[in-house]
Amino acid sequence: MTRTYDLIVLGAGPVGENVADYAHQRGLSVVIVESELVGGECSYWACIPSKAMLRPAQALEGARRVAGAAEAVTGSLDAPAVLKRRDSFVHDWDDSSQVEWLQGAGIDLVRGHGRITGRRTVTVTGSDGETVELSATAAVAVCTGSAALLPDIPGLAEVDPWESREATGAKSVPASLAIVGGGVVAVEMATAYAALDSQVTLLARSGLLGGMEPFAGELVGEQLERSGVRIRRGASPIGAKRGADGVVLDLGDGESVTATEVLVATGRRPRTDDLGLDSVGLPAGKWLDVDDTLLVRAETNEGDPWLYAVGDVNHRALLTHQGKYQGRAAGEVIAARAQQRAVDDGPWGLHVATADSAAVPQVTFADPEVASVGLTERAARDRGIDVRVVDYEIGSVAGASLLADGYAGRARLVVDRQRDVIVGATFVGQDVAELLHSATIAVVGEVPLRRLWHAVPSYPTISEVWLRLLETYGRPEE
Ligand SMILES: Cc1cc2nc3c(=O)[nH]c(=O)nc-3n(C[C@H](O)[C@H](O)[C@H](O)COP(=O)(O)OP(=O)(O)OC[C@H]3O[C@@H](n4cnc5c(N)ncnc54)[C@H](O)[C@@H]3O)c2cc1C
Ligand SMILES: NC(=O)c1ccc[n+]([C@@H]2O[C@H](COP(=O)([O-])OP(=O)(O)OC[C@H]3O[C@@H](n4cnc5c(N)ncnc54)[C@H](O)[C@@H]3O)[C@@H](O)[C@H]2O)c1
Repeated sequence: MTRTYDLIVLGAGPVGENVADYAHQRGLSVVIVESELVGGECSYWACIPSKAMLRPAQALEGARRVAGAAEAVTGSLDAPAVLKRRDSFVHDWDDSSQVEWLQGAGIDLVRGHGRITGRRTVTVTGSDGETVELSATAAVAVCTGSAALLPDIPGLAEVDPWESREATGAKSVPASLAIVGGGVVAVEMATAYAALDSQVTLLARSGLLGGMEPFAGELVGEQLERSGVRIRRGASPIGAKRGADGVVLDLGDGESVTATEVLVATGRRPRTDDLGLDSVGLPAGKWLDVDDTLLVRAETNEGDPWLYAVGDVNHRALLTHQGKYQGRAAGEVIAARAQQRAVDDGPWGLHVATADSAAVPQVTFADPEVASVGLTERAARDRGIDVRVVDYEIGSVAGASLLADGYAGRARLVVDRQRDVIVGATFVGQDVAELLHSATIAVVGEVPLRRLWHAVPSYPTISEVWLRLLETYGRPEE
Protein backbone atom coordinates (compact mmCIF):
# COMPACT_ATOMS: atom_id res chain seq x y z
CA MET A 1 0.00 0.00 0.00
CA THR A 2 1.29 3.45 -0.89
CA ARG A 3 1.57 6.01 1.93
CA THR A 4 0.77 9.56 0.85
CA TYR A 5 2.17 12.79 2.34
CA ASP A 6 2.36 16.39 1.15
CA LEU A 7 6.16 16.29 1.22
CA ILE A 8 8.76 13.52 1.03
CA VAL A 9 12.24 14.47 2.24
CA LEU A 10 15.09 12.17 1.19
CA GLY A 11 17.91 12.28 3.76
CA ALA A 12 17.63 13.21 7.45
CA GLY A 13 20.85 15.17 7.75
CA PRO A 14 20.74 18.66 9.28
CA VAL A 15 19.32 20.02 6.03
CA GLY A 16 16.57 17.43 5.51
CA GLU A 17 15.49 17.91 9.12
CA ASN A 18 15.07 21.66 8.54
CA VAL A 19 13.17 21.31 5.27
CA ALA A 20 10.83 18.84 6.98
CA ASP A 21 10.38 20.95 10.11
CA TYR A 22 9.70 24.26 8.36
CA ALA A 23 7.25 22.70 5.87
CA HIS A 24 5.47 20.87 8.70
CA GLN A 25 5.21 24.05 10.77
CA ARG A 26 3.38 25.61 7.81
CA GLY A 27 0.86 22.78 7.88
CA LEU A 28 2.21 20.14 5.46
CA SER A 29 2.30 16.43 6.30
CA VAL A 30 5.90 15.27 5.97
CA VAL A 31 7.80 11.98 5.84
CA ILE A 32 11.59 11.83 6.00
CA VAL A 33 13.62 8.90 4.65
CA GLU A 34 17.01 8.01 6.13
CA SER A 35 19.34 5.16 5.18
CA GLU A 36 21.90 5.63 7.98
CA LEU A 37 21.63 7.87 11.06
CA VAL A 38 19.11 10.65 11.63
CA GLY A 39 21.33 13.73 11.98
CA GLY A 40 23.45 12.85 8.96
CA GLU A 41 27.12 13.33 8.21
CA CYS A 42 27.44 16.51 10.28
CA SER A 43 26.32 15.02 13.59
CA TYR A 44 28.17 11.71 13.42
CA TRP A 45 31.12 11.92 11.01
CA ALA A 46 31.85 15.58 10.23
CA CYS A 47 31.25 18.88 12.10
CA ILE A 48 30.55 17.58 15.58
CA PRO A 49 33.21 14.85 16.01
CA SER A 50 35.88 16.94 14.26
CA LYS A 51 35.22 19.97 16.47
CA ALA A 52 35.09 17.72 19.56
CA MET A 53 38.56 16.46 18.62
CA LEU A 54 39.89 19.98 18.00
CA ARG A 55 38.59 21.72 21.11
CA PRO A 56 40.97 20.08 23.66
CA ALA A 57 43.96 21.10 21.52
CA GLN A 58 42.62 24.66 21.36
CA ALA A 59 42.11 24.79 25.14
CA LEU A 60 45.62 23.48 25.79
CA GLU A 61 47.28 25.89 23.35
CA GLY A 62 45.22 28.73 24.79
CA ALA A 63 46.66 28.08 28.25
CA ARG A 64 50.19 27.65 26.89
CA ARG A 65 50.04 31.17 25.42
CA VAL A 66 49.35 32.91 28.72
CA ALA A 67 52.30 33.36 31.09
CA GLY A 68 51.23 32.24 34.53
CA ALA A 69 48.80 29.69 33.13
CA ALA A 70 51.46 28.17 30.87
CA GLU A 71 53.48 27.09 33.91
CA ALA A 72 50.51 25.03 35.10
CA VAL A 73 50.44 23.03 31.84
CA THR A 74 52.97 20.29 32.17
CA GLY A 75 51.73 17.52 29.91
CA SER A 76 50.27 16.87 26.48
CA LEU A 77 46.76 15.85 25.45
CA ASP A 78 45.31 12.62 26.84
CA ALA A 79 44.35 10.97 23.54
CA PRO A 80 41.96 8.31 24.95
CA ALA A 81 40.16 11.03 26.96
CA VAL A 82 39.89 13.25 23.86
CA LEU A 83 38.41 10.38 21.84
CA LYS A 84 36.06 9.43 24.68
CA ARG A 85 34.74 13.01 24.82
CA ARG A 86 34.31 12.87 21.02
CA ASP A 87 32.31 9.65 21.43
CA SER A 88 29.98 11.35 23.90
CA PHE A 89 29.26 14.11 21.36
CA VAL A 90 28.27 11.56 18.71
CA HIS A 91 26.27 9.56 21.27
CA ASP A 92 28.38 6.52 20.36
CA TRP A 93 26.84 6.77 16.87
CA ASP A 94 23.32 6.24 18.22
CA ASP A 95 20.61 8.51 16.77
CA SER A 96 17.78 7.85 19.28
CA SER A 97 17.73 11.43 20.56
CA GLN A 98 17.36 12.80 17.04
CA VAL A 99 14.64 10.28 16.23
CA GLU A 100 12.85 11.46 19.36
CA TRP A 101 13.13 15.06 18.10
CA LEU A 102 11.54 14.06 14.77
CA GLN A 103 8.67 12.37 16.59
CA GLY A 104 8.15 15.42 18.79
CA ALA A 105 8.15 17.66 15.71
CA GLY A 106 5.39 15.54 14.10
CA ILE A 107 7.52 14.25 11.21
CA ASP A 108 7.24 10.58 10.17
CA LEU A 109 10.46 8.62 9.63
CA VAL A 110 10.97 5.71 7.23
CA ARG A 111 14.33 4.01 7.57
CA GLY A 112 15.94 2.68 4.41
CA HIS A 113 17.41 3.69 1.07
CA GLY A 114 15.06 5.97 -0.89
CA ARG A 115 14.85 5.97 -4.68
CA ILE A 116 12.70 8.21 -6.84
CA THR A 117 10.55 6.08 -9.16
CA GLY A 118 8.72 8.84 -11.04
CA ARG A 119 7.10 12.24 -10.47
CA ARG A 120 6.41 12.58 -6.72
CA THR A 121 6.90 8.87 -6.00
CA VAL A 122 9.61 7.18 -3.95
CA THR A 123 10.36 3.57 -3.01
CA VAL A 124 12.24 2.95 0.23
CA THR A 125 14.16 -0.31 0.64
CA GLY A 126 14.85 -1.23 4.27
CA SER A 127 17.90 -3.14 5.51
CA ASP A 128 15.72 -6.31 5.56
CA GLY A 129 14.86 -5.84 1.86
CA GLU A 130 11.26 -4.85 2.63
CA THR A 131 9.96 -1.91 0.59
CA VAL A 132 7.69 1.02 1.42
CA GLU A 133 6.00 2.99 -1.36
CA LEU A 134 5.61 6.72 -0.80
CA SER A 135 3.77 9.32 -2.80
CA ALA A 136 3.75 13.13 -2.39
CA THR A 137 0.94 15.53 -3.21
CA ALA A 138 3.27 18.54 -3.28
CA ALA A 139 6.99 17.89 -3.49
CA VAL A 140 10.04 15.69 -3.03
CA ALA A 141 13.12 17.33 -1.50
CA VAL A 142 16.47 15.64 -2.13
CA CYS A 143 18.72 16.28 0.87
CA THR A 144 21.07 13.33 0.48
CA GLY A 145 24.29 15.26 1.06
CA SER A 146 27.75 14.39 -0.15
CA ALA A 147 30.46 11.77 0.38
CA ALA A 148 34.24 11.85 0.19
CA LEU A 149 35.71 11.91 -3.30
CA LEU A 150 38.55 9.47 -3.86
CA PRO A 151 40.91 10.64 -6.63
CA ASP A 152 41.88 8.20 -9.31
CA ILE A 153 45.41 7.46 -8.05
CA PRO A 154 46.76 3.98 -8.90
CA GLY A 155 46.75 1.72 -5.82
CA LEU A 156 45.02 4.27 -3.56
CA ALA A 157 41.71 2.42 -3.18
CA GLU A 158 43.59 -0.83 -2.50
CA VAL A 159 45.50 0.59 0.52
CA ASP A 160 42.16 1.16 2.24
CA PRO A 161 42.76 4.86 2.88
CA TRP A 162 41.01 6.88 5.54
CA GLU A 163 38.31 9.24 4.35
CA SER A 164 36.83 11.94 6.59
CA ARG A 165 34.64 9.37 8.38
CA GLU A 166 37.63 7.30 9.49
CA ALA A 167 39.55 10.43 10.56
CA THR A 168 36.70 11.76 12.70
CA GLY A 169 35.76 8.33 14.04
CA ALA A 170 39.20 6.82 14.79
CA LYS A 171 39.44 4.72 17.94
CA SER A 172 43.17 5.35 18.34
CA VAL A 173 45.80 7.75 17.04
CA PRO A 174 48.14 6.42 14.33
CA ALA A 175 51.87 6.99 14.91
CA SER A 176 51.99 8.84 11.61
CA LEU A 177 49.40 10.18 9.19
CA ALA A 178 49.80 11.36 5.61
CA ILE A 179 47.03 13.67 4.44
CA VAL A 180 46.31 14.21 0.76
CA GLY A 181 44.67 17.60 0.18
CA GLY A 182 45.04 21.16 1.42
CA GLY A 183 41.40 22.15 2.00
CA VAL A 184 39.40 22.52 5.19
CA VAL A 185 39.21 18.84 6.08
CA ALA A 186 42.96 18.38 5.54
CA VAL A 187 43.89 21.43 7.61
CA GLU A 188 41.52 20.67 10.50
CA MET A 189 42.53 17.02 10.69
CA ALA A 190 46.25 17.92 10.48
CA THR A 191 45.68 20.29 13.42
CA ALA A 192 43.82 17.65 15.45
CA TYR A 193 46.17 14.74 14.80
CA ALA A 194 49.34 16.77 15.28
CA ALA A 195 47.99 17.87 18.67
CA LEU A 196 47.34 14.20 19.45
CA ASP A 197 51.04 13.52 18.77
CA SER A 198 50.74 11.84 15.39
CA GLN A 199 53.54 12.70 12.95
CA VAL A 200 51.53 14.41 10.21
CA THR A 201 52.61 15.04 6.60
CA LEU A 202 50.33 17.20 4.44
CA LEU A 203 50.49 16.79 0.68
CA ALA A 204 49.00 20.08 -0.46
CA ARG A 205 49.02 20.10 -4.24
CA SER A 206 47.82 23.68 -4.55
CA GLY A 207 48.74 25.09 -1.13
CA LEU A 208 46.49 25.49 1.90
CA LEU A 209 42.91 26.78 2.05
CA GLY A 210 42.64 27.75 -1.61
CA GLY A 211 39.66 29.99 -2.29
CA MET A 212 40.20 31.98 0.91
CA GLU A 213 42.33 35.12 1.33
CA PRO A 214 45.95 33.97 0.70
CA PHE A 215 47.14 35.05 4.17
CA ALA A 216 44.77 32.49 5.76
CA GLY A 217 46.63 29.50 4.30
CA GLU A 218 49.98 31.18 4.99
CA LEU A 219 49.36 31.81 8.71
CA VAL A 220 47.78 28.39 9.26
CA GLY A 221 50.65 26.70 7.38
CA GLU A 222 53.27 28.49 9.49
CA GLN A 223 51.62 27.38 12.73
CA LEU A 224 51.14 23.80 11.50
CA GLU A 225 54.85 23.65 10.70
CA ARG A 226 55.70 25.05 14.13
CA SER A 227 53.64 22.24 15.65
CA GLY A 228 55.64 19.65 13.73
CA VAL A 229 53.51 19.05 10.63
CA ARG A 230 55.50 18.54 7.43
CA ILE A 231 53.87 20.35 4.54
CA ARG A 232 54.74 19.33 1.00
CA ARG A 233 53.34 22.13 -1.16
CA GLY A 234 52.81 21.24 -4.80
CA ALA A 235 52.98 17.51 -4.02
CA SER A 236 50.36 14.96 -5.00
CA PRO A 237 50.80 11.18 -5.00
CA ILE A 238 50.88 9.32 -8.30
CA GLY A 239 50.72 5.87 -6.69
CA ALA A 240 50.12 4.14 -3.36
CA LYS A 241 50.90 0.76 -1.85
CA ARG A 242 50.86 -0.76 1.62
CA GLY A 243 54.19 -2.04 2.93
CA ALA A 244 55.47 -3.37 6.23
CA ASP A 245 55.81 0.18 7.68
CA GLY A 246 52.41 1.40 6.51
CA VAL A 247 51.24 3.15 3.39
CA VAL A 248 53.86 4.33 0.89
CA LEU A 249 52.80 7.25 -1.33
CA ASP A 250 54.88 7.74 -4.46
CA LEU A 251 55.27 11.47 -5.16
CA GLY A 252 56.56 10.87 -8.69
CA ASP A 253 59.73 12.95 -8.28
CA GLY A 254 61.81 10.09 -6.91
CA GLU A 255 60.48 10.83 -3.43
CA SER A 256 57.88 9.06 -1.33
CA VAL A 257 56.08 9.48 1.98
CA THR A 258 55.47 6.56 4.34
CA ALA A 259 52.84 6.76 7.07
CA THR A 260 50.85 4.41 9.29
CA GLU A 261 47.62 5.68 7.66
CA VAL A 262 46.71 7.97 4.78
CA LEU A 263 43.74 10.34 4.90
CA VAL A 264 42.29 11.38 1.56
CA ALA A 265 40.69 14.84 1.89
CA THR A 266 40.35 15.90 -1.73
CA GLY A 267 36.78 17.15 -1.84
CA ARG A 268 33.27 15.72 -2.05
CA ARG A 269 30.94 14.01 -4.52
CA PRO A 270 27.13 14.21 -4.50
CA ARG A 271 25.12 11.32 -3.09
CA THR A 272 22.92 11.08 -6.18
CA ASP A 273 24.35 7.94 -7.77
CA ASP A 274 21.63 5.49 -6.67
CA LEU A 275 18.65 7.78 -6.25
CA GLY A 276 16.50 6.83 -9.24
CA LEU A 277 17.01 10.25 -10.83
CA ASP A 278 17.00 8.67 -14.29
CA SER A 279 13.29 7.91 -13.78
CA VAL A 280 12.62 11.67 -14.05
CA GLY A 281 15.15 12.43 -16.77
CA LEU A 282 18.09 13.48 -14.62
CA PRO A 283 21.59 11.96 -14.72
CA ALA A 284 22.86 9.91 -11.79
CA GLY A 285 25.94 10.90 -9.78
CA LYS A 286 25.83 14.64 -10.54
CA TRP A 287 25.25 17.70 -8.34
CA LEU A 288 21.66 18.93 -8.64
CA ASP A 289 21.54 22.47 -10.03
CA VAL A 290 18.86 24.61 -8.36
CA ASP A 291 17.43 28.13 -8.51
CA ASP A 292 17.30 30.41 -5.46
CA THR A 293 14.08 28.71 -4.25
CA LEU A 294 16.03 25.42 -4.26
CA LEU A 295 13.91 24.07 -7.12
CA VAL A 296 15.90 21.74 -9.41
CA ARG A 297 16.50 23.34 -12.81
CA ALA A 298 15.17 20.52 -15.01
CA GLU A 299 12.47 19.69 -17.52
CA THR A 300 10.60 17.65 -14.93
CA ASN A 301 9.82 20.87 -13.01
CA GLU A 302 8.52 22.83 -15.97
CA GLY A 303 4.90 23.87 -15.49
CA ASP A 304 4.46 21.73 -12.38
CA PRO A 305 7.32 22.24 -9.90
CA TRP A 306 7.81 19.33 -7.49
CA LEU A 307 11.53 18.40 -7.19
CA TYR A 308 13.83 20.35 -4.84
CA ALA A 309 17.48 19.78 -3.88
CA VAL A 310 18.78 21.28 -0.67
CA GLY A 311 22.11 21.27 1.17
CA ASP A 312 25.39 19.74 0.03
CA VAL A 313 23.68 17.90 -2.83
CA ASN A 314 23.13 21.15 -4.77
CA HIS A 315 26.79 22.19 -4.39
CA ARG A 316 25.99 25.85 -3.58
CA ALA A 317 27.80 25.93 -0.22
CA LEU A 318 28.92 22.70 1.45
CA LEU A 319 28.33 23.84 5.01
CA THR A 320 25.80 22.79 7.61
CA HIS A 321 24.63 26.28 8.56
CA GLN A 322 24.25 27.30 4.91
CA GLY A 323 22.34 24.11 4.07
CA LYS A 324 20.05 24.65 7.03
CA TYR A 325 19.43 28.21 5.83
CA GLN A 326 18.48 26.79 2.44
CA GLY A 327 16.32 24.24 4.27
CA ARG A 328 14.32 26.96 6.02
CA ALA A 329 13.68 28.70 2.68
CA ALA A 330 12.83 25.42 0.94
CA GLY A 331 10.43 24.25 3.65
CA GLU A 332 8.64 27.61 3.49
CA VAL A 333 8.45 27.82 -0.31
CA ILE A 334 7.26 24.23 -0.72
CA ALA A 335 4.42 24.99 1.71
CA ALA A 336 3.64 28.34 0.04
CA ARG A 337 3.43 26.76 -3.41
CA ALA A 338 1.36 23.82 -2.09
CA GLN A 339 -1.08 26.23 -0.43
CA GLN A 340 -1.15 28.58 -3.45
CA ARG A 341 0.18 31.44 -1.32
CA ALA A 342 2.32 34.22 -2.79
CA VAL A 343 5.98 33.34 -3.19
CA ASP A 344 8.47 35.94 -1.97
CA ASP A 345 11.33 35.06 -4.32
CA GLY A 346 13.05 38.39 -4.94
CA PRO A 347 16.60 38.80 -3.58
CA TRP A 348 16.62 38.45 0.24
CA GLY A 349 12.97 37.28 0.21
CA LEU A 350 11.51 34.76 2.68
CA HIS A 351 11.55 31.98 0.10
CA VAL A 352 15.07 32.26 -1.34
CA ALA A 353 18.65 31.52 -0.34
CA THR A 354 20.23 34.77 -1.56
CA ALA A 355 23.09 34.65 0.97
CA ASP A 356 24.52 31.62 -0.88
CA SER A 357 26.00 33.92 -3.49
CA ALA A 358 26.75 36.98 -1.34
CA ALA A 359 27.44 36.18 2.27
CA VAL A 360 28.51 32.63 3.11
CA PRO A 361 30.21 32.55 6.53
CA GLN A 362 32.72 29.83 7.37
CA VAL A 363 35.00 29.06 10.27
CA THR A 364 37.96 26.74 9.77
CA PHE A 365 38.82 25.47 13.23
CA ALA A 366 42.56 25.39 12.74
CA ASP A 367 45.20 27.11 14.85
CA PRO A 368 44.86 30.02 14.15
CA GLU A 369 41.15 29.98 13.36
CA VAL A 370 40.06 31.30 9.99
CA ALA A 371 36.70 33.07 9.98
CA SER A 372 35.47 34.51 6.71
CA VAL A 373 32.30 35.76 5.09
CA GLY A 374 31.37 37.01 1.66
CA LEU A 375 33.86 37.72 -1.09
CA THR A 376 37.63 37.59 -1.00
CA GLU A 377 39.47 40.48 -2.65
CA ARG A 378 40.03 38.35 -5.72
CA ALA A 379 36.41 37.17 -5.99
CA ALA A 380 35.17 40.76 -5.58
CA ARG A 381 37.51 42.01 -8.33
CA ASP A 382 36.42 39.11 -10.57
CA ARG A 383 32.83 40.33 -10.14
CA GLY A 384 33.87 43.77 -11.36
CA ILE A 385 33.40 45.47 -7.99
CA ASP A 386 35.38 48.68 -7.37
CA VAL A 387 37.27 47.24 -4.43
CA ARG A 388 39.38 48.70 -1.67
CA VAL A 389 40.97 46.35 0.84
CA VAL A 390 42.08 47.19 4.38
CA ASP A 391 44.19 44.92 6.58
CA TYR A 392 45.03 45.10 10.26
CA GLU A 393 47.28 42.99 12.50
CA ILE A 394 44.92 41.72 15.20
CA GLY A 395 47.78 41.36 17.71
CA SER A 396 47.96 45.18 17.94
CA VAL A 397 44.52 45.30 19.55
CA ALA A 398 44.58 45.42 23.36
CA GLY A 399 41.98 42.63 23.71
CA ALA A 400 44.08 40.28 21.60
CA SER A 401 47.31 40.93 23.46
CA LEU A 402 45.49 40.21 26.74
CA LEU A 403 44.04 36.99 25.32
CA ALA A 404 47.37 35.48 24.31
CA ASP A 405 51.01 36.51 24.67
CA GLY A 406 52.47 37.25 21.25
CA TYR A 407 49.03 37.06 19.59
CA ALA A 408 49.46 36.65 15.83
CA GLY A 409 46.61 37.22 13.41
CA ARG A 410 45.29 39.41 10.66
CA ALA A 411 41.94 40.88 9.63
CA ARG A 412 40.84 42.08 6.22
CA LEU A 413 37.81 43.96 5.01
CA VAL A 414 36.89 44.00 1.33
CA VAL A 415 34.96 47.20 0.67
CA ASP A 416 32.80 48.08 -2.33
CA ARG A 417 33.88 51.70 -2.77
CA GLN A 418 30.91 52.71 -4.90
CA ARG A 419 28.30 51.48 -2.43
CA ASP A 420 30.40 52.19 0.73
CA VAL A 421 29.62 48.69 2.09
CA ILE A 422 31.64 45.66 3.13
CA VAL A 423 31.34 42.73 0.69
CA GLY A 424 33.83 40.42 2.43
CA ALA A 425 35.70 40.00 5.70
CA THR A 426 38.35 37.57 6.93
CA PHE A 427 39.73 37.21 10.43
CA VAL A 428 42.65 34.88 11.10
CA GLY A 429 43.74 34.43 14.70
CA GLN A 430 43.09 32.67 17.97
CA ASP A 431 39.43 32.78 19.07
CA VAL A 432 38.16 34.86 16.17
CA ALA A 433 35.28 32.50 15.36
CA GLU A 434 32.75 34.36 17.47
CA LEU A 435 33.76 37.62 15.78
CA LEU A 436 32.45 36.42 12.46
CA HIS A 437 28.76 37.04 12.93
CA SER A 438 29.32 40.78 13.30
CA ALA A 439 30.83 40.76 9.82
CA THR A 440 28.02 38.58 8.45
CA ILE A 441 25.47 41.10 9.70
CA ALA A 442 27.43 43.99 8.17
CA VAL A 443 27.61 42.21 4.79
CA VAL A 444 24.00 40.96 4.70
CA GLY A 445 22.66 44.22 6.13
CA GLU A 446 24.78 46.21 3.64
CA VAL A 447 25.55 48.57 6.51
CA PRO A 448 27.28 51.67 5.12
CA LEU A 449 30.78 52.23 6.53
CA ARG A 450 29.64 55.69 7.56
CA ARG A 451 27.13 54.05 9.93
CA LEU A 452 29.58 51.38 11.16
CA TRP A 453 31.55 54.14 12.92
CA HIS A 454 28.63 54.21 15.36
CA ALA A 455 28.91 50.46 16.13
CA VAL A 456 31.29 50.81 19.06
CA PRO A 457 33.27 47.70 20.00
CA SER A 458 33.76 47.00 23.71
CA TYR A 459 37.14 47.61 25.29
CA PRO A 460 39.30 45.56 25.66
CA THR A 461 37.96 42.88 23.28
CA ILE A 462 39.26 41.57 19.97
CA SER A 463 36.22 43.24 18.38
CA GLU A 464 38.18 46.48 18.55
CA VAL A 465 39.80 45.31 15.37
CA TRP A 466 36.64 46.64 13.71
CA LEU A 467 37.51 50.16 14.82
CA ARG A 468 41.13 49.79 13.74
CA LEU A 469 40.00 48.58 10.30
CA LEU A 470 37.70 51.59 9.93
CA GLU A 471 40.48 53.94 10.99
CA THR A 472 42.79 52.31 8.46
CA TYR A 473 40.13 52.79 5.78
CA GLY A 474 39.75 56.42 6.78
CA ARG A 475 37.08 58.62 8.33
CA PRO A 476 34.34 59.56 5.82
CA GLU A 477 34.47 62.99 4.22
CA GLU A 478 32.19 65.58 5.83
C1 LIG B 1 35.15 16.22 8.23
C2 LIG B 1 34.09 17.26 7.95
C3 LIG B 1 33.92 18.30 8.84
C4 LIG B 1 32.95 19.27 8.59
N1 LIG B 1 32.83 20.30 9.47
C5 LIG B 1 31.90 21.26 9.25
C6 LIG B 1 31.75 22.33 10.15
O1 LIG B 1 32.44 22.45 11.16
N2 LIG B 1 30.80 23.26 9.90
C7 LIG B 1 30.01 23.18 8.79
O2 LIG B 1 29.16 24.05 8.61
N3 LIG B 1 30.13 22.17 7.90
C8 LIG B 1 31.06 21.22 8.11
N4 LIG B 1 31.18 20.17 7.23
C9 LIG B 1 30.23 20.08 6.11
C10 LIG B 1 28.89 19.46 6.61
O3 LIG B 1 29.15 18.19 7.17
C11 LIG B 1 27.91 19.32 5.47
O4 LIG B 1 27.80 20.56 4.80
C12 LIG B 1 26.54 18.90 6.00
O5 LIG B 1 26.61 17.66 6.64
C13 LIG B 1 25.53 18.84 4.85
O6 LIG B 1 24.30 18.46 5.34
P1 LIG B 1 23.25 17.68 4.42
O7 LIG B 1 22.04 17.46 5.29
O8 LIG B 1 23.13 18.36 3.13
O9 LIG B 1 23.95 16.29 4.12
P2 LIG B 1 24.39 15.11 5.10
O10 LIG B 1 24.76 15.61 6.44
O11 LIG B 1 25.39 14.34 4.31
O12 LIG B 1 23.08 14.24 5.27
C14 LIG B 1 22.50 13.54 4.20
C15 LIG B 1 21.73 12.37 4.75
O13 LIG B 1 21.07 11.73 3.68
C16 LIG B 1 21.12 10.32 3.87
N5 LIG B 1 20.94 9.68 2.57
C17 LIG B 1 21.77 9.75 1.48
N6 LIG B 1 21.23 9.07 0.45
C18 LIG B 1 20.05 8.57 0.90
C19 LIG B 1 19.03 7.79 0.29
N7 LIG B 1 19.09 7.41 -1.00
N8 LIG B 1 17.95 7.44 1.05
C20 LIG B 1 17.86 7.82 2.34
N9 LIG B 1 18.78 8.57 2.96
C21 LIG B 1 19.87 8.94 2.24
C22 LIG B 1 22.50 10.11 4.47
O14 LIG B 1 22.58 8.88 5.16
C23 LIG B 1 22.61 11.32 5.40
O15 LIG B 1 22.14 11.03 6.69
C24 LIG B 1 32.14 19.19 7.43
C25 LIG B 1 32.33 18.14 6.53
C26 LIG B 1 33.30 17.19 6.77
C27 LIG B 1 33.45 16.07 5.80
N1 LIG C 1 34.89 23.99 9.42
C1 LIG C 1 34.19 23.84 8.30
O1 LIG C 1 33.37 24.66 7.96
C2 LIG C 1 34.41 22.62 7.46
C3 LIG C 1 35.24 21.60 7.89
C4 LIG C 1 35.47 20.53 7.05
C5 LIG C 1 34.83 20.46 5.82
N2 LIG C 1 34.00 21.44 5.44
C6 LIG C 1 33.36 21.40 4.12
O2 LIG C 1 33.51 20.14 3.54
C7 LIG C 1 33.85 20.26 2.17
C8 LIG C 1 34.91 19.26 1.81
O3 LIG C 1 36.18 19.62 2.36
P1 LIG C 1 37.50 19.09 1.70
O4 LIG C 1 38.63 19.65 2.48
O5 LIG C 1 37.43 17.62 1.49
O6 LIG C 1 37.44 19.69 0.23
P2 LIG C 1 38.02 21.05 -0.39
O7 LIG C 1 37.39 21.16 -1.72
O8 LIG C 1 37.92 22.17 0.57
O9 LIG C 1 39.59 20.78 -0.56
C9 LIG C 1 40.07 19.77 -1.38
C10 LIG C 1 41.58 19.86 -1.46
O10 LIG C 1 42.09 18.70 -2.09
C11 LIG C 1 43.02 19.08 -3.10
N3 LIG C 1 43.01 18.03 -4.12
C12 LIG C 1 41.98 17.69 -4.92
N4 LIG C 1 42.33 16.64 -5.70
C13 LIG C 1 43.60 16.31 -5.35
C14 LIG C 1 44.52 15.32 -5.77
N5 LIG C 1 44.20 14.44 -6.71
N6 LIG C 1 45.73 15.28 -5.19
C15 LIG C 1 46.06 16.17 -4.22
N7 LIG C 1 45.25 17.11 -3.79
C16 LIG C 1 44.03 17.19 -4.34
C17 LIG C 1 42.56 20.44 -3.57
O11 LIG C 1 43.61 21.16 -4.16
C18 LIG C 1 42.08 21.06 -2.24
O12 LIG C 1 43.15 21.61 -1.53
C19 LIG C 1 34.30 21.68 1.93
O13 LIG C 1 33.49 22.26 0.93
C20 LIG C 1 34.11 22.38 3.24
O14 LIG C 1 33.36 23.57 3.11
C21 LIG C 1 33.77 22.53 6.24
